[in-house]
Amino acid sequence: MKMVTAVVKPFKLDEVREALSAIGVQGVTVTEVKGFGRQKGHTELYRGAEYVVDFLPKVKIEAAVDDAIVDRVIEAIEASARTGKIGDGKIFVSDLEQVIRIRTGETGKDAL
Ligand SMILES: Nc1ncnc2c1ncn2[C@@H]1O[C@H](COP(=O)(O)OP(=O)(O)OP(=O)(O)O)[C@@H](O)[C@H]1O
Repeated sequence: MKMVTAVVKPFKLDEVREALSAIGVQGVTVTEVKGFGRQKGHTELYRGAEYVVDFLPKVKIEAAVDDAIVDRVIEAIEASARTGKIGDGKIFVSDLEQVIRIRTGETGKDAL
């Protein structure tokens, strides 16, 4: 299993969620975050206003997924979150050792 963590522009959240649902991702966790990438010190447009990049609002989407669909998950996030402008975000992929579904006690990919 992998934990896929994507940091994307907030207005792209709905599109990313729909793209993930369409390929069978069962659950996601979304957090409002702030961050910066390489454009530190430059400007970026957010909701029509230009910000000097300090910490910009982003959303972090975390999805625990089976290895079998991780490539599709990455492609779906890339395609749905991309605007082609700076600040489109990043996708981080890491190994996920275990998942436990609390209600049923299922573990591993059965618990996803
Ligand atoms: N190396 C990193 N480690 C942790 N979080 C990061 C890292 N790089 C980017 N992020 C997070 O992702 C968000 C979006 O990154 P951003 O798209 O601005 O990266 P970038 O490298 O500047 O790419 P781009 O050239 O497309 O703007 C940042 O606001 C930050 O929250």
